[in-house]
Order: sequence, then structure tokens, then C-alpha cells
Amino acid sequence: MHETTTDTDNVKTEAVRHLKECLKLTSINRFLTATYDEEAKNLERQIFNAVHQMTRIGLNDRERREINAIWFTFVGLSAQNIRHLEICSITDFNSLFGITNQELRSLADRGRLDVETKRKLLQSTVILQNHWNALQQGPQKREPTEIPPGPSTPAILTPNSQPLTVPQLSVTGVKMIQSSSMGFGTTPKSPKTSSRLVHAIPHKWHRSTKFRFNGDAVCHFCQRPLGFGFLNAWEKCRSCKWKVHTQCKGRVGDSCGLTPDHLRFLFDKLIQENNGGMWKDPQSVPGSRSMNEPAFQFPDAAIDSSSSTNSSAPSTPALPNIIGGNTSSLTAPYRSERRFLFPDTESYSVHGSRLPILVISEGDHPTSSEIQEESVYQARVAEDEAATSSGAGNIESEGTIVGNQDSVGSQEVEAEAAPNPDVVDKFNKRADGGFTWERHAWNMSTIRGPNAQASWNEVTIQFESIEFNRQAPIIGRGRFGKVLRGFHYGDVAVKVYDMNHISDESKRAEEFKVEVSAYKNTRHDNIALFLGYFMSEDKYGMVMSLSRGNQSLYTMLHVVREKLDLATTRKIAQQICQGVSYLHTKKILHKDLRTKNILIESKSKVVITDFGILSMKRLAHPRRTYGYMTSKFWASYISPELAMSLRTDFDEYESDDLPFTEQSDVYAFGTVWFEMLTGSMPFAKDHPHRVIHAKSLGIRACLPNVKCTQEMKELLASCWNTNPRDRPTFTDISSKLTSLPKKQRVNRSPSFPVMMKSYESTF
Ligand SMILES: Nc1ncnc2c1ncn2[C@@H]1O[C@H](COP(=O)(O)OP(=O)(O)OP(=O)(O)O)[C@@H](O)[C@H]1O
Repeated sequence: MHETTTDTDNVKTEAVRHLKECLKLTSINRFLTATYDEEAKNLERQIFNAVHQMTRIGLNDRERREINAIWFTFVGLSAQNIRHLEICSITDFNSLFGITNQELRSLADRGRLDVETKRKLLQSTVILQNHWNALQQGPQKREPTEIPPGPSTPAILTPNSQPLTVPQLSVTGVKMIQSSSMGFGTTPKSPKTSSRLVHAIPHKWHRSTKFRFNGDAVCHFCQRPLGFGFLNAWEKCRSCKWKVHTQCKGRVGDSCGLTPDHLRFLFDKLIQENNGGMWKDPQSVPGSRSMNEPAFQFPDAAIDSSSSTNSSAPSTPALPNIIGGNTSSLTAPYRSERRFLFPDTESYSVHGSRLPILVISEGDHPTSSEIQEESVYQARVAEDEAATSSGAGNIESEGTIVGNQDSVGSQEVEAEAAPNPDVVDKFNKRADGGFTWERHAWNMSTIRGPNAQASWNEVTIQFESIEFNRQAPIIGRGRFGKVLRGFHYGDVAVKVYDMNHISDESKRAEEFKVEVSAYKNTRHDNIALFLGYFMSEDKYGMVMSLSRGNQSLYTMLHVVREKLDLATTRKIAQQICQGVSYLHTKKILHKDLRTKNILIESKSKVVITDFGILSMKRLAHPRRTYGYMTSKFWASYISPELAMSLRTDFDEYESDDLPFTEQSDVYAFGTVWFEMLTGSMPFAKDHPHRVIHAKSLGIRACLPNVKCTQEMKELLASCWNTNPRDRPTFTDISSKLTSLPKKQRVNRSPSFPVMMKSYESTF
């Protein structure tokens, strides 16, 4: 057994060394030249065989990342570029192949890759995937001129390196290839299992003899201008509309396939037809949209300059064979979730690693039996403590339990060190999903400065010094803990956090401090007042001012079903904006803005709570194989980019988090605004799994027929913009709210028939 492990390790080490050696043999520039000679071709083959071998030796996540990084370094990406792609979940080749060229370009733009590096990245990815597909399809499938022959380097034999069998079906001239496993180190699926059919449609290259003007268009392969004139320097595929230089043609592979964009478009259409009431954004109505525009416009996706405006096929280049494959062992983040899946052909369990299943956590609100249980428990604790203590734990007044003042415990908490700078660094990094906050994001004097310890001590409250209301100690239970009613120099809400998501108990205190750091320096009228935190043995939590209104905006809208008038809606929305805008200026992201986390203090005041706590680590606990346990309707609040980042293979030790940003908070505000306008939840009746799927396709919830002004709808549309950069800031929203008409405009009915403009058409 031990020997087998060592053998496998040796094989891996040998394979990595081999890959590195191959990469040393040439430079990416030579390798990307369009007119490459026989020697270059051989080198290319060697590299790709080495890469391909790497993927068949049962690599774990870390190793896959390493190989990915080696490859990207070879392509010319800096460590920062690689990190950016990793944050965008491009952590291995499967994830790289899972995105379209257009999306990769968009990611490169977001990561500010320079033009040359971006070109290399795009070009090398196309080549890599062509080789990959060729190797996956086995020797019998290869075509001598277009696709490189088999390995020219000695194959590395591994337990998983059996040749792949790729049955072919021929359907009306279109090659339908039974997809083989593209999993790293996984056994290929038997063709009898529910593998997907992947279309592999050969390009139909066409040279026009007409004079062609293509000033701005670039070659889809090498990203260089196509040029113009009578010279047939480039060709166009009639099926997928790819335009490439003639000399690049040989390297783009021979499958234009059904592109992901085609498939998304179809799916989009199907959903629309089934739903009936799709948001009638002219951009998203299939009938009115040119196929050139992909059904789902990836956030920030630049419109391809080479798009033909009147053509009937997408301009997005095809990345063949990306749909199929056994993904059970893959990192299949971000893009792979967005691959088109025929929902009725395979059960979720097969695709679990692509599209997480959201399971609603129980216990949104305590049941009466829970309250009773908690009361009995609190009473018992109090009795025990009263019996054993030296008098400090007496029951002082009717209905109030006074905890035991454990002096050792207090000293321990007093002696708690300030958070480790590395942990704070990590938090700063993950605070916005990887885009580094400035280092002065946190008040240095309180976190790292010489007064850090004193500052933490100032906000430490001994859990034992809090008195709990014995009759009704529990206010509510949430996904990550419970809220108790207490007394600490006045009525307080005590939020006790569950820290089980950190399996290493010795790290819980550190992690918890990082989480509550966000609260320490907040002082705003619309932000729940943080009074202190406590950490003792297995108790982690914070003490906050008790919201007097006794209800959240969620309860008000969806349980009590109170109808909000325009003035109240505006007032509440303004206050939310002010509160979150304040957090953003303090470089704190809310990450979990929901009506449940907006507490109604009085008719004229709301306070925001639960900010900065949500993280992938929390979400991923308790671990589920194919998804997450979330709060009810959580999926309705997450922005499309967050939905696309959800992956099922999250590991507690990864530093990555969901890419929360100020814009994702704005999206969540959009949902809150929707709820206030309509009194209902967007996607209320849909299964959360379907909601994230819809979001990843860029579908927005249908706006029911509500009476509200055009400006209000526009505000909603802008917050829900698929492209995060097009969403307003909270300051913008605030000023829009101020300029909203004070009264609902009265629509007088005309005395003659008019063409009524549908409310949806305003979007
Ligand atoms: N400061 C507070 N004052 C009064 N009640 C509060 C306070 N903070 C939270 N609550 C109430 O405590 C209950 C539990 O809150 P918690 O934040 O744990 O979960 P939640 O937001 O309701 O649910 P989840 O976050 O799991 O969807 C809620 O009913 C909430 O309104």
C-alpha cells in the first residue's frame, strides 16, 4: 500500500519534471507563431502530451493548480495575473476550457492583462484545447493535417492512464462524439452511462473574392487585425462565423461545435417559453436579438469587435467539447456551472460538482418548543451555576438569569491577543473577493497598531456578565447562530455564533476576531450598535443593541404583510443606502444584505445587521457533497457573478472566498427594493437551485404588475444589472431616491383608446 503511494508520487514528480523540461525547450512566442516549422510542431506536441499526461495521473486540487500555474507562467502571465484567474476560478484546465473565448477575454480585461499577454493567453488556450481534444479523442480520431499525432514522448503509465475509448455516432453529417471523461485522473465514463453528446461540427471555411473591409476585426485565433482588401488573407467559417487568418486556420481545430453561447441561447429561450413571463428586456428577448449576441452577456464582456451585426450565428468562438465529461472529480467552478445542461437528462447528483444545490436551512425562526427548550436549558444552567458558584451567579431578579462570573475565563479573554496580522491580511484580501483593499482599509490603531490589544480589550464583554431573560431568552435562530435577549447595562441582543466551520478549534478565536473586526469601528445610526464581543471556551458571539421594533423588514413584508406606502418605502430605502454606503466607505462589505438583516426599530428607522460575516467557509459548513445549506431565499439576493462563482468543491483551507464586491451588495439591495415595491420575493416559487442557474444565465425575475413609477423600476433595473460595473453605487441610489417624485403620479384614463405601454417594456 505504502509502496503504491510512493510509486504514484514518483510518477507525479516525474511528470511535473517532464512538463517543465518540455516547456523549457521553447518560448511561447515561437510556439505561437502562425507559420511554424516542423521542429516547432514537434515541440508543441511534446508540450501538449506532457500537459495531457499530467492530467491523467490523479492530481489533487493543489497539484492541478500548480500545473495550471506552470502553464500560465509559460504563457507569460505574471503571478498576479495567475492569481486573478484563480480568483475567477480558473484553477485548472477544465475550468479554462469551460469558458468561451469572449469570457476569457473579459476575464483578462478585468485582470488588466496587457494586450500582448492577453493575446498569448487566448491563443495558447485555443491551441491547448485543440490538442487536448485531439488527445482525448484518441489516435483513431486524429486528422493528420489539423491535429497533432500521438505522444512523441514516452507515456507515463499511471493507474488512470488507460486509453480512452471514444465511440462516434454519425447523425446527418454532423459528428456527434460521445464525450469522454475530461476529468483529471478520473476513469473515463463508460459509453453506456449517461454521458453527454457533444456536437463536433467541422468548420466550413469560406474565402470571399469580394473586397472586404474589416478595419477593426481581429483574427479569432491570434487576435491580430485581419486586415482588408482583395487579398484572401483570412477566412470565415459559415457555421460559427469565426474569422481567422488563413495561416491560423490550421491551428484552430476542426470543430466549431455548438458553442456554449448557442446552447445558452437555446436554454434561455426554453426557459422563457416555459416561464411565459420573462422580463421583457429587449436585449433578452430571443426573437428580437441577433444570434450574434450571446444569450447571456457575461459581466463586463466586451462586445466582440468582429461581430457581424446581421449574421445569424454567434461571434463567440467555439470551444469544442466543453459540455461533456465526468466532472465528479473536477474543479468545476464558475464557468462549468454555466455550461448548458439539459435539466431533464441527468440527475443533479451527476452534475453536483458543477451546479451547487442549495438546501434551505431549517430554523429560520424559533418554534415555541425551541423557545421552551432554550428556557429550560438556561434555567438549568443557572441552577447549576447557582449551586456551584461562590455567589456570583445568583438569580437577581425574576425572569433574569445571571451567569456565573468565572474569573479564570475572564482572564483568558482579557489575555486574548489581537488578531494575527496574516489573518487580517487574509481578510483584507477576501473582503472583496480578491481585489485588494488598501491596507489602510482597517483602522490601524485598532487592529495592528500599538494600541491593538487595548482596543480589543475595550470591546471584550465577559459572557458570564450578561444576564439572560429566562422566560424568552431566544429571539431567533439563524443559519450561523442564534440571537438571545439579554441584559448588559440595559437590554441587549446577544448573537452567539456557531464556529464549527473552522475545524481546527485553536483557530476559531482568530477567525472569529477577524469576523467581528468589521463591527468594531462602525458608528452609524442605521447600523446595529456593536457593544462588544465575547469569546470563552466554546462561546463566540457579540453583544448588540436590542432592536426595539422586534421585527425585521422581512417579517414586516412577508409575514405581517404590511403594505408600505411610497414615503415609507423611500425612507427605509434611503436609510439602507446610508448605512451600507457608510460601510463601504469604511471598506466593509455587507455580503449578506437581505430584508432579514434589516431590523425595524420604528416606523421611521431601520438598522442593518449581520454584515461582513458571510463567507464561503461558513456557507460550506456543514459539508454537503453537492451543495450548500443556505438561508431561505438567499439565492434571490446573490448577484449573477456570485452565482457563477459557487462551486461545490470548496475546501475550508482555501483562502478564496466568493467574489463579494460593493456591486454585489448593490444587487442585493435591488432585491430588497423589489421586495419593498412588490411585497413578494423575486423567484419566490422557484427552487434555489433553479434560481442560481437562472442567474448564471443572466435571467432576472419577473416584475409583477405593481404600481410604481418609471423611475422606481429603472432603479431596480440598474441595481440588477448583470454587469456589475453598470450598477450604481449606494451614493447614486441615494440621490436617485431623493429625486423620486414625492407622490405617485395619477394616471388619468384617457377618454379615447390608446396603446398602453406595458410596464415591462420600460426596462
Ligand atoms: N439586534 C437585534 N435586536 C433584535 N432582534 C434581532 C437583533 N439581531 C437579530 N435579531 C433577530 O434575531 C433573529 C435571528 O437573527 P439571525 O441574524 O441569527 O438570523 P436571520 O437573519 O433571521 O436568519 P438567516 O441569517 O439565517 O437567514 C431574527 O429574527 C432577527 O430579527
